[in-house]
Amino acid sequence: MAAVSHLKVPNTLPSSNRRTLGLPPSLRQRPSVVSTAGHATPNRRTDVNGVPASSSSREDLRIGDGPPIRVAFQGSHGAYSEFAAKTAIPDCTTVPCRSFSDAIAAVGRGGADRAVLPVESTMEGTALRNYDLILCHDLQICQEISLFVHYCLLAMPGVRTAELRRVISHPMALAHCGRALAQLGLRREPVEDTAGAVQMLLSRRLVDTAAIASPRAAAIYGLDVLADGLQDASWNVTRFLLLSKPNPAGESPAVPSAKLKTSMVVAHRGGSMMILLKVLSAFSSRNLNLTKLEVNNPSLEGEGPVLVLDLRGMGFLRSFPHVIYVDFEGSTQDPKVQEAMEEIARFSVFVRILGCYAADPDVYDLHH
Ligand SMILES: O=C(O)C(=O)C[C@]1(C(=O)O)C=C[C@@H](O)C=C1
Repeated sequence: MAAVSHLKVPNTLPSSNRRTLGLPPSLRQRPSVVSTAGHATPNRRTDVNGVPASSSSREDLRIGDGPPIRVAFQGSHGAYSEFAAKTAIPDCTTVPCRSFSDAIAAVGRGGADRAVLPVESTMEGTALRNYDLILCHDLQICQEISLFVHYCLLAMPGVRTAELRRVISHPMALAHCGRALAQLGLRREPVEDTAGAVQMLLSRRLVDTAAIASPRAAAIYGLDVLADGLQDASWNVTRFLLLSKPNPAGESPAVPSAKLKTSMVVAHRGGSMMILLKVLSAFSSRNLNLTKLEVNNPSLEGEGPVLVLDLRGMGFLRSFPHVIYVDFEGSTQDPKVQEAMEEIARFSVFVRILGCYAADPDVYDLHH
């Protein structure tokens, strides 16, 4: 067992270490998320590159009157993660990084103000590695962004599909397009990110190779789009989290509390099922709505413990055999939430709040 998520997961897909359940049938409808194809949903305006022109629920564009907010992301310009950053903060400056760890480290050393990380996809479930990365750092989640991920087959100008032998992209993109790629009979080779694949085509002038990337990357680098909508599932949504250094005042964002969401991690050294039940009971008895509940038990995969930075006192890393990720609607200022947290704390568990942030309004709409 163990995950309840707000995102639909097609049941035909592999789920090695992903343990996400889908939406109840009543909610199985396409969410009105921003599409990376550049088609805006009715409540979001986008420019020609699919970048939102403005959005009332997004972060303020500047820190005071200062320079634009710098957002670190894994990949090259044109990656989906960069689009997520631009969706959250349209006027931000983006900082490309080699890895997710580098993006997080950039915030730690002041090279960026935020980092953006993909954490969940409707096709693959939770990216536990990225969640676990958050636990090791003194960063907080300040926003969530859900994007409809739309994949295209891109090639050098003038190249025809029949001339292709190979396709390169981020491993997730190759996995998401498995059926279409099998039909095309192309050899698949993973690279670090989708836009990086596009850059490789250009820099090496590869005419027997295609890249899977976004329509936005095609526009940025001037490549031809040979096929569109390559993803196996009819809809493919990735949830990204925006991370920042902790707000010193510990304040919740200024939006009505009904639209706030909190993420936390619960860890202890005993059996995970017992604690899972306690968490469920503490929230359900107070009518608090969970939007995610997921156990990460790496020992089941033959891996080591989960490291969690304990922010109390000087801050030190603690190791746990398993942790439970919990997202719920509401804020830590809410008395009912405080009661639930107190109840959970009575079972000598370690709890860390990962962030209290405005729920993505489109995903939020799915619940109501
Ligand atoms: O390679 C990119 O463009 C990314 O932003 C990374 C990433 C991922 O890691 O899941 C993001 C969304 C898509 O599902 C494919 C790749």
